[in-house]
Amino acid sequence: MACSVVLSSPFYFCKNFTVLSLQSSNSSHRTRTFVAMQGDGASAATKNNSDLKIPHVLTVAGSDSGAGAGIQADLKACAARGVYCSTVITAVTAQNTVGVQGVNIMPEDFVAAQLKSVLSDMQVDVVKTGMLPSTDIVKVLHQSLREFPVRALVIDPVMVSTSGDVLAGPSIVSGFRDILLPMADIITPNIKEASALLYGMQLATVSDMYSAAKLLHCFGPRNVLVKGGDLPDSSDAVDIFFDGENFHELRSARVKTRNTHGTGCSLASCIAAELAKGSPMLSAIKVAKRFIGTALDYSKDIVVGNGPQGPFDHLLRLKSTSRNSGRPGAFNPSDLFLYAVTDPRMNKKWGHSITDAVKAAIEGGATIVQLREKDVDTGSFLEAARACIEICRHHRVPLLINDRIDVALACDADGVHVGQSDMPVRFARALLGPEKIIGVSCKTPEQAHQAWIDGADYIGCGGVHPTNTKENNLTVGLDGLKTVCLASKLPVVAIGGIGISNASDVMKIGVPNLKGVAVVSALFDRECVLTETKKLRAVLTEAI
Ligand SMILES: Cc1ncc(COP(=O)(O)OP(=O)(O)O)c(N)n1
Ligand SMILES: Cc1nc(C(=O)O)sc1CCOP(=O)(O)O
Ligand SMILES: [Mg+2]
Repeated sequence: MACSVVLSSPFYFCKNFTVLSLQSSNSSHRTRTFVAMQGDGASAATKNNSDLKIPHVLTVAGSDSGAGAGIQADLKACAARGVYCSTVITAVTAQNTVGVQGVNIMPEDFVAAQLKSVLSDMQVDVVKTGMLPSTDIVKVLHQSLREFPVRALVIDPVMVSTSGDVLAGPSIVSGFRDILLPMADIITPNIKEASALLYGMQLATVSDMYSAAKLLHCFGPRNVLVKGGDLPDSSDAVDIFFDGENFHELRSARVKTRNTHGTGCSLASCIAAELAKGSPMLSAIKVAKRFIGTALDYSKDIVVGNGPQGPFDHLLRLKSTSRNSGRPGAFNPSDLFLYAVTDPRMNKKWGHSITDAVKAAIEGGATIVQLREKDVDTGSFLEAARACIEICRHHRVPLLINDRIDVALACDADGVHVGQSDMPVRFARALLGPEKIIGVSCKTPEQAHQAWIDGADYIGCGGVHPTNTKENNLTVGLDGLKTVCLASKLPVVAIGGIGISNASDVMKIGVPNLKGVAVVSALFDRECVLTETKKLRAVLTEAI
C-alpha cells in the first residue's frame, strides 16, 4: 500500500530532518521565528512594528468570477476578521455556482512580478496560498518567499473545486509535497487533497484522518489540519489537527446548507488572519472554525445563483438586509408618530402576552415599537424580542430594544433606545453599525447637541408630564420639550404622561422636528390595547 511505502521510506523521514536542520541554519526565514515564538508570546513580534501597522495577509490564489471562493473569498474573510489582505493572482477562472467553465493561468513571470510588488513593499505578515495551477508558479512562490521571508506560511493545497473541477493537476502534487510543504507553518487539506498528497491513500474514517495528519507532517509542515467536511455519514464536521506532538479532534455541528462554496479558502484565510494578529496556531484554527460555522449558519438560506453550490456571506449581513426579511429600510422620522413602549408589569396585570400586546398596538396604528422589559432575565428578553421581531417585520414596523445593546445585536433588532446613564451613543453606534436606529433620551439642549454629534437618529424628550411608569423622572413640561426641540438637529419624540387627553396639546407646540409621542401606560395599562391605540392614533391624526 502506498501509505506504508511512505511510512517506511527513510527518504521521507530523512527529508523531514533535513528540513528541520535547514530551518535552524536558516535563521533569516521568519516563518520559523514566528512559530517558535508561539508559546512565549507571538504578539511580541508585532510589538516591534509601528502601532499603526495593520496585520497583513497576502493571498496567492486564483480569481473566482462568482466570488464564492478563491481570491474573492480570501479578501472577504480577511476583511471580516479585520486584517488587511493583498492579492497575487495565479489564475483567472470563469466560475459560478454550477462549476468552473474556464481557467486562464497567469504566466509565472507575472506571478513573480506581483509577488515582488507586494512583498518588497508592504510588510506582509502571513502568506496564504490557494490555487497554484502550475509547478512553475509553485517554484516562483518558493523563490519569492526565500527572498522576502514572512512570519508564517499557510498552504491550502487546492486541487479540486467544490463542483469537482480540477484546479491543479496531478503534476502539481509533487510540487506541493517537495517544495511548499517543507516551508509551511500549516497545511489545510481536505480528505481528497490529503489523499492525493499521500499517493492516493484511502481516507474513509476519522481514524484514517489521524493517520493522514501524521503522515503529512512527515513532509515537513509544522502543523497539519486535515478537514473532514467531506466525510460521509457524520452529523458533525470533524477536523484533525496535528502539531507534530499532539492531536486535537476539532468537532462542530455540520450546518445543513447548499452554501458551502469557498469554505476551504475562507477557513485558511481566517487562520492566516488570526496568525497575522499574533494568535498561536491552535487558537487561530479554533477561531477560524467558529467563524466559518457561524457564517454558514447565518447564511444557510440565502440564494445566490442556480447551481448546486452557493456562496456564503462572510460579513454576516445579507440575511438581515435581504428584501424578504421585511425589515424596514433606512430610519424614517415619521415612524416616531405613535411610538409604543412596552411594560412587563402592565402586560402581566392585564394578562397580555408581550406578543399579543405588540400585535394589538401595531394593529391599532403604532408606527414603531420599543421593548422596555426592565427586570426581565436576558434569556426571556431575547426570546420575547425574537417573537416580537417576527410580528414587527410582518407589519414593516421597526422594533427597538430599550437599554440592551447585547439583546438588540443578538436578535438583530432594528435599533436601540438608550438613556443618559446607559451605554453612550457613540459606543452603541460602533457596536451596531451605521444602519441601526439609535434613539437617546434628552432633557436639555446640551444633551440634544451631544446626541447629534454622537450619531443618534432621534431623541426622546420628557417627561413632558408627570408619570408613574418611570420612577424619579424629572418633568420638563411642554416648555422644556419645546426648548429641546428647538435646540435639536434631530427629530424628537415626546414622552412622559402622554395619553388621549393631552396628546393633541403636545403635538401643537409648533416645532417641525417634533414627530410624535411615545407612550407606555396609555396603551398598555389598559384592558384593550387595540382600542386604546386606535383612539390615540385618531387624536394624533386630528392634531397635525
Ligand atoms: C422614546 C423614549 N424616550 C425616552 C426613554 C427613556 O429612556 P431612559 O432615560 O434610558 O430610561 P429607561 O426607559 O431606560 O427607564 C425611552 N425609554 N424611550
Ligand atoms: C420610559 C420613560 N422615559 C421618560 C423620560 O422622561 O425620558 S418618561 C417614561 C415613562 C413613560 O411612560 P408613560 O407613557 O406611562 O407615562
Ligand atoms: Mg435606559
